[in-house]
Amino acid sequence: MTARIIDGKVIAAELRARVAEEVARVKREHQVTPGLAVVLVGNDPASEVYVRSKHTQTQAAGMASFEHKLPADVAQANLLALIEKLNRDPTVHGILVQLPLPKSLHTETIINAIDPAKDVDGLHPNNAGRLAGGFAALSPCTPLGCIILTKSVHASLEGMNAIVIGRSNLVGRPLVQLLLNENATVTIAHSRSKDLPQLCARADLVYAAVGKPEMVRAGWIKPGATVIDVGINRLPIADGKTRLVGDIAFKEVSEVAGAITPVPGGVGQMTVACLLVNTLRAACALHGLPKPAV
Ligand SMILES: Nc1nc2c(c(=O)[nH]1)N[C@@H](CN(C=O)c1ccc(C(=O)N[C@@H](CCC(=O)O)C(=O)O)cc1)CN2
Repeated sequence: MTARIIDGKVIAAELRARVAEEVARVKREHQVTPGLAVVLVGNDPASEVYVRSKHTQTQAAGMASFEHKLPADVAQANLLALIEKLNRDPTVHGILVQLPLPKSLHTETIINAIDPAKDVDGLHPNNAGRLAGGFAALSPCTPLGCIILTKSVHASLEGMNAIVIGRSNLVGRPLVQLLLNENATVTIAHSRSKDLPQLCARADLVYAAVGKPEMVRAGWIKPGATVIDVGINRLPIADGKTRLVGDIAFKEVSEVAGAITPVPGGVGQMTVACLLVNTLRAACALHGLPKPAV
């Protein structure tokens, strides 16, 4: 079997186009321009690329984009003061602090300072708790993207056996909750799980989000399973250059799986598109408007 490739680039482009249509409608009918503020602390090269892409895609969708770049040695009090200012700014409907933060800053304190109604990353404990309780919440973007990609293959996930490898607050934990909301049966695994290959072999849906290059091998995969790779690992090649690989051994797993996401060009593409969705939803909720159609 050769797996169908789930094209994140195409699916993300379609989603961004639907967001742009809804943004235009909300501007026309309600004179509201959704606004996203992104805060970047320091100069991590990958984070700089992601923040630039957020800025470009936010503007392309017709939203207002506010970028705040702070030095790596910024005092925590100053960062908190900026967040407080953004919380009060009526033109800002979404606030995102790019992660990881420099070690000198306490990530939990920073995230907790964001108004939960503007927390388009879905990381504030109010949103994480609401998601875990099965209530409406702003949910983290990458897991949202994983669900959309999975549903491009399976209209319903009800009763399917899913395994999530990884338990981070950004991906693994919220993904488990989103899968439960879809009525999937979910196994949560992580770096210390025993018998990982056997656990995977039972799964119809495999999500790898551990940050270990090509860890998941063909022998772990049930034939025909849908495999979603969240890993973004940079492996050094010649001349100081790097190449991107996921957490799935793509070539060999493609021979067994029914459908698979590539890296790059899979889940990563969905992260920013889902951020636009969350910003639009937050703007509508903050203005008491009906939920947008996306
Ligand atoms: N506050 C947050 N910080 C981080 C998040 C997040 O959701 N919120 N996620 C990641 C980084 N990230 C967005 O912030 C992100 C990662 C990957 C991509 C992407 O488009 N990947 C491409 C490859 C790009 C490349 O060459 O590096 C792909 O997979 O096709 C977009 C956004 C950590 N921080």
